[in-house]
Amino acid sequence: MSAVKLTSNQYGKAENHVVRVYRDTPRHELRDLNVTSQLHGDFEAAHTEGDNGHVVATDTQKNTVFAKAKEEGVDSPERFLLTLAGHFTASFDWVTGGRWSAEEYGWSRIDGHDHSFFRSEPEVRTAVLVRDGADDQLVAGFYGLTVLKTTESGFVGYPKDKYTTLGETEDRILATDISTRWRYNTTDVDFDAVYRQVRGIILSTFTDHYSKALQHTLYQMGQNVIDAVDEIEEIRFSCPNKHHFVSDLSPFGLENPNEVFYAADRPYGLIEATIAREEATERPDVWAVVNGFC
Ligand SMILES: O=c1[nH]c(=O)c2[nH]c(=O)[nH]c2[nH]1
Repeated sequence: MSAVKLTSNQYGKAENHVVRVYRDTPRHELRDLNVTSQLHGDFEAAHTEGDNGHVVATDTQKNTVFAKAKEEGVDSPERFLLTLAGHFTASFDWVTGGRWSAEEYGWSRIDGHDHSFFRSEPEVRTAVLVRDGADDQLVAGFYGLTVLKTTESGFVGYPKDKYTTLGETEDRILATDISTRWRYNTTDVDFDAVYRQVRGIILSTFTDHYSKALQHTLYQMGQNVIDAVDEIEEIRFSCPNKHHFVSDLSPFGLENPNEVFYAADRPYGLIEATIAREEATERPDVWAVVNGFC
């Protein structure tokens, strides 16, 4: 047998879909979260010896998610993840940290109704907490916010070679699905308020500036978020450029001054960028586990 060693591990229960209803008054409230709990700590013997003495069952982790939703309530996804981390690290001394994540789906009242709701937010809100001893790293964000502007976007000045066919334009459609995550430099945040603020800044930047490229727009979004929110250290974007090509109607004797477009679904440009405070400490270890273990 080859000599091997356990170099890393984490485990828990994925995708605990918990809906917390507050019904203390006839006007109900709800939060809808999909929560994943994964523990870090001394689980060596479980892997090497089959000794489960330290293995807090994934079933127990699942139950804890639902019990804490009742006992502590669900304030924001970030606060709920901090509650879970606090519980597991305080309850089991060999649990030194973990990775807890949540997606949140947004609901609004139907015509202001007391207890009837519709899925109102196009985007999915995300949060990831990575705890390592005393170090808490919180990354929040969202994905799936699709935006489009019909003008005030162009793309000129790029290099041309023998393979270039794209024409320069100072008036095009710009459309994308915004995926973003930002890393907080503290856990002392009004997470719901900052979420609304960041979402608002990203949208108003998209509307308010002339985009010279999607890269230019993402950078400006990041700049504006970091300007406005002291608690955010860095922000990342991953955005497809959802190309809209002006349809050639000349065979039919029709002019087409940017009125009819072919919305191509693929291929698409994929533009990604991280914008950080000048003095930010980089945390590649945190980003490495934001999307998963590997
Ligand atoms: O905003 C854009 N960025 C690019 O890098 C690019 N490349 C391209 O063909 N079109 C665009 N648009």
